Amino acid sequence: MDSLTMPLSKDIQATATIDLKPCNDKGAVIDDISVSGSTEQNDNEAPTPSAIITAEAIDNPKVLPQTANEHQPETISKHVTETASLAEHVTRLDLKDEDDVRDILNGIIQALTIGEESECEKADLLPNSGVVSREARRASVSGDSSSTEQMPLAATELAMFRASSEADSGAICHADEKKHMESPMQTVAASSGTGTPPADAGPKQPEDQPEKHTAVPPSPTDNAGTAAANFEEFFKIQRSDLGGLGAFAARDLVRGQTILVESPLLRTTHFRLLPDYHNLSEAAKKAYLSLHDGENGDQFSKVERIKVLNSFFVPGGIAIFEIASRFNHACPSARNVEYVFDDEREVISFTICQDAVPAGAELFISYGGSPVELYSTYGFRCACGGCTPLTDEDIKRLKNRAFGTWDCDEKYDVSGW
Ligand SMILES: C[S@@+](CC[C@H](N)C(=O)[O-])C[C@H]1O[C@@H](n2cnc3c(N)ncnc32)[C@H](O)[C@@H]1O
Repeated sequence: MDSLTMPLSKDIQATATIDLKPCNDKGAVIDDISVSGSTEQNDNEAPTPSAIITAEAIDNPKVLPQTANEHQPETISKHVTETASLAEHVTRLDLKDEDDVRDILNGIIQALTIGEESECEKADLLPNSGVVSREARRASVSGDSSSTEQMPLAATELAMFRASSEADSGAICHADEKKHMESPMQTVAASSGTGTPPADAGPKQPEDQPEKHTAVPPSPTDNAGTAAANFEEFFKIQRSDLGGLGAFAARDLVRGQTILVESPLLRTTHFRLLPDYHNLSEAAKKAYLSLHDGENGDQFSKVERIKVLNSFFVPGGIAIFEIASRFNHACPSARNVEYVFDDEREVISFTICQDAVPAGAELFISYGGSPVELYSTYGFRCACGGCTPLTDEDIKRLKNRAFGTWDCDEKYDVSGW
């Protein structure tokens, strides 16, 4: 059967080979994916976990047309071009983490996905030795889902963003922060997975709290980007002292009130962003492009910058929201809103998590991470008032460190941040 071979990136001497196997007369499904060569950059350890990659591929099989080049040359060429542009980013990645590799391979698979779904999608057609299904993987990171505090982007996203040096203020982050930033991602997956309470239920309400008022959730058939029509009863989007827009309580709010239930404007993966964006309606594209974009960075397109600065983790990828993405960040002591994504209903819901929030106060979620991590990841200096802000000297040190001039003998303790 056919196989497709493609480089993982320009700089890394590794190739992914995707084996296809026949699936009735319509086409083929991915049979296996193997990676040859080294995915190591510099001295990074950890070879590609090809078993995991294979599992990812066959977990989500797609039908590819047989002799695809003959059948759909234009489509093939389009997908390969998109893949090639992704590879531009891949070159900057540190591939030592399994998540990175899995994301990349998933992107390649998706870029190669052509043709309609068919009965070949059924699991019994798939090789199943050692296969971890999406559900199983989700469950494996579930555990206690009580915490809903999160938001940093995926490992790949972080790496891209850091490497770009073109965020709000041109930050680059040292690779060893990456591990730390990944853990909230798992929290998100957990809070979003099976067993998540209904999005409008919110966290458990203390018994002596006043009656909860809940923004009316959209019905499951609502279009992407639908927010509860009555969210303005609870908050308004207006100018923030932090710069740009933010959400402000329209009246006194109390713990347990669900103030927003919203379906994504765009739900995608890192590597499907551009095609998925292009498939949006014109109105949705307009809404997407109106989101905060950091206002600089020639290395990334505006669409990508917006994704970096406004994404929430959701199972299997990321989601961008028209309203939810307007909420600014506050560190733990100042945060007053928590959120959870309900994968069944595909809605995010925001709930007040402080005893009382007076009318007019800004509403904050947590993006996760310390001020150093926020700066390194998203490029902004946190001014939430609930943390010790970074000084100019801190920023200088971070930039020096990022550019590789960090002095090993210098004792610069960031653990307290
Ligand atoms: C997801 S957007 C939030 C909405 C945004 N302010 C807007 O105008 O649409 C994230 C951006 O808001 C700003 N921001 C959010 N929280 C902040 C904070 N605590 N301190 C300073 N800037 C913040 C940063 O520019 C950050 O990149």
